[in-house]
Amino acid sequence: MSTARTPFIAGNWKMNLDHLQSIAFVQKLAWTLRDAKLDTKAVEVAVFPPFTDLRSVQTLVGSDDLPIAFGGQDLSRFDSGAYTGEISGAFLKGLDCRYVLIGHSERREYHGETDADCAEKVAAAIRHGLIPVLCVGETAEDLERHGASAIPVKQLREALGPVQRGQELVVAYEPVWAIGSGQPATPQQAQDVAVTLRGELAELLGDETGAATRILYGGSVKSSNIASFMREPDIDGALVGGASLQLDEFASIVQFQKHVVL
Ligand SMILES: O=C(CO)COP(=O)(O)O
Repeated sequence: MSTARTPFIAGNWKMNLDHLQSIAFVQKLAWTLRDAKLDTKAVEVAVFPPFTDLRSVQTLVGSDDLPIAFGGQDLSRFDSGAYTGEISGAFLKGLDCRYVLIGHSERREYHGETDADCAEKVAAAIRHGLIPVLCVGETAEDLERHGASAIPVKQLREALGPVQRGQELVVAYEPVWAIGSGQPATPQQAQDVAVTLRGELAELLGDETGAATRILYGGSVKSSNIASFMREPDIDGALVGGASLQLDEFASIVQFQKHVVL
């Protein structure tokens, strides 16, 4: 198994923390991780704040050279023009975003995003030099009807149509039933889906890209369960919602290596 994938711990803030709160949070996070002597080469940390926070986060991270990446929670499939309320990937790139979330289940549920929309957004992200973090996952009903992997695999296949082999991307497996429910998937369930998704990536984009792509687990991740997910060979990190808003909890998740009992 490839060990070249740098673990990636990302906080999806969803619609929480305004621009002032974002500055305080990111500053304190950086201090906490520095005091804990986090090896920033051994784990990549990222936050996904609301759009209105990004300029503040960029200024702070840039001026203090903090080892924290950031990205948008969504982007427009268009580049510019008469699309009221939309945010171009060009604007995100201009604010030094490295990543962008695409196809989060809340976008799919509340904004009717389809796999075809996700494919267009993946293409837009790549056009603007952003690394897509494609979110896939099944509902409880899907799980009962089709098992755990069928829907995530379909979502992956349909959204990755425009992607060329060698493209850097991140896939986040987030079972909808595990998001915000306090009921995470078991590490084995998450590993089973992750290995299936990796197989699909290898088929779609070649073995090398399949082996290099980081696959995250998301859904009720906490400091008390992160180590059990990170122990799985095909899970390379976590996309954290609620727990990413609590500084000590998120800092502890980032330091998952300290929890690992071998
Ligand atoms: O949706 C999520 C991250 O994108 C997961 O949310 P929770 O960690 O709150 O379950």
